[in-house]
Amino acid sequence: MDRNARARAGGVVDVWAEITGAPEQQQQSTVQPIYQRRRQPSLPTPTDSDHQLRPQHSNHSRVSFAAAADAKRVSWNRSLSTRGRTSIAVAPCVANEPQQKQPRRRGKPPVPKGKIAEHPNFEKEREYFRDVDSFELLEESPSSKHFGTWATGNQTVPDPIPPISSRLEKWLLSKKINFSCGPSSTLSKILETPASMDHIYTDDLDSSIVKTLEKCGPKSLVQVCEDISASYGDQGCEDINASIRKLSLASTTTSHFDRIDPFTALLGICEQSTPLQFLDIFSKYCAPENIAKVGEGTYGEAFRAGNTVCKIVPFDGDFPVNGEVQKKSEELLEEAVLSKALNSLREFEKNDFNACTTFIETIDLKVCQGLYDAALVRTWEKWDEKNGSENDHPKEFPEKQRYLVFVLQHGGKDLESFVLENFDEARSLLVQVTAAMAVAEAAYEFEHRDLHWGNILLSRKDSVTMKFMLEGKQISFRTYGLSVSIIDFTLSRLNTGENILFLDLSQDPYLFKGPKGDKQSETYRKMKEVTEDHWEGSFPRTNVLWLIYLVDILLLKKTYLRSSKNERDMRSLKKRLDKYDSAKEAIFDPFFEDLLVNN
Ligand SMILES: Nc1ncnc2c1ncn2[C@@H]1O[C@H](COP(=O)(O)OP(=O)(O)OP(=O)(O)O)[C@@H](O)[C@H]1O
Repeated sequence: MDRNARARAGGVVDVWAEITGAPEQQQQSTVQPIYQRRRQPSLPTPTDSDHQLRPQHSNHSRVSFAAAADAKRVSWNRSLSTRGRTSIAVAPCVANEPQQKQPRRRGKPPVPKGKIAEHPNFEKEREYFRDVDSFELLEESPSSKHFGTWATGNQTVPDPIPPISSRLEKWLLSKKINFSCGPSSTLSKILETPASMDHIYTDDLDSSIVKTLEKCGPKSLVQVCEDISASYGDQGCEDINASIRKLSLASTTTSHFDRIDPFTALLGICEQSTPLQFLDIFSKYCAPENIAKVGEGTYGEAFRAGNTVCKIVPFDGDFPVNGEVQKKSEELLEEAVLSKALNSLREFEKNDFNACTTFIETIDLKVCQGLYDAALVRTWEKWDEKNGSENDHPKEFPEKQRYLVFVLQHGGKDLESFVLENFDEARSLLVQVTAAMAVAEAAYEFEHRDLHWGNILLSRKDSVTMKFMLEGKQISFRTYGLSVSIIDFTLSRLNTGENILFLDLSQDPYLFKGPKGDKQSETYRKMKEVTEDHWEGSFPRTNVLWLIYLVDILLLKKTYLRSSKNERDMRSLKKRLDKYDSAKEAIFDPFFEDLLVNN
């Protein structure tokens, strides 16, 4: 039986076993631990009557969701501007702070000044849906076919441990599993970027750890962890067990592991010992006067520097930015791992099984600290004058502010503002997105979970075809000169083979309260139905939901040259998409057949 057939028949398909060539049984056990982006808070639910404030972890700035909901999330628009990551905990000081600007709607790119904002024409959409078959969701539930990835699905990590120790605990657990099953070090490979640890930020580390780190030389984060683990004795299962016991929640002693804070780990992943200044990074790509702001999001400011786009995301501060709680080191640590994993798909030479270049290339990741550079402020103000920024002025950042800079490939314009010329370009967009999602599903059980039109970038290139490697098979599609890049993996789910990175959207109920009939909010709601609010599980159907959303966008929101037959074809595609459970199935739809180029 082939993979797809097995999947359809309800069998567990272990991508990792196939990629690594290891037997399935062995591999399954390596995906047990959940690497949860945000720990389930044992906090009152929004319905709790007491609405009491309760500190979370040792971070006393966090309050209950209920309080957050009351104080902050007053409307769907407001919550849409907030990624689920940050929505479960809000600092009291944040809740009390006056909002400086009206935050943008989640995921929507800012509407440039001068550009007339198109109001959604719900009447037209309703009409459309009377004509076309309505978009009823099939009843879906996490079936046995997903069992392999559910692993410790119901496991909630009790509250009061520092995030990084739980990460390391999970790393140790996976290591322990690997001891009995042979090596499977996908995460290790992803993180195997040499980090110079000689002058690592050591404020929170005790001297023995510092010594261990100093001895390390250039090592990966995982290697560093291994060395620390080794400092307790042999690396046998016994010691790992002992280390895990040390990490036990019941333990009152602080283990060495607890001391490695996420910020240090983030520096490690960025191959840094200390934070840099902005110009240390930007000057690699262009002269300061040539830096130009190109876009903004709720969390990030995007600046063009040479051929790259540097997205600056402030983090760890205890005051809100753009009306939102700042991301934490641990959240960005995970986003960094996710970006690196998707980066690894780009290497066709190394990946003879699954590869594609559609996910935006992360060229570099760097931690910065300090005031916004004058050159950045200048271009920010220029952009503001022209487009009207919805973000806070970057001059407001204090000297101690930390930022993560994502140095990205320039991906072009987002689908919302890009002018498509004809139907060929529209279907080229669809096939590239579908194929990329299929590849990432196969490689990492990837689900984007937020593929709205602000997160698809488009540019025109000379190349006429785009190749993808899907489960060992190379496929190429006609592009009609269009090149697609997918960005923003904040809500994404990815299985590294050792850990599952995901965001617990059940902690962000307001995400699902968007206006009826709005395609984007309907899609979040449909995802919730599909996942039954268990976001750690593998539900590739969520990718299909975003494909359906994209078809709707292309039919309802974008204008380009198309015939009524083209529209009929697209509607038929939509009908068929409703029957698919994954992008891997969707990519074999007859709609894309014409675009397939024989290799
Ligand atoms: N690689 C890139 N190439 C070109 N433009 C980009 C790139 N990355 C980001 N941008 C621009 O910056 C904007 C904001 O980026 P992004 O969506 O990643 O930020 P964000 O803060 O995560 O946004 P959101 O509000 O969706 O959470 C994008 O809409 C796009 O216009």
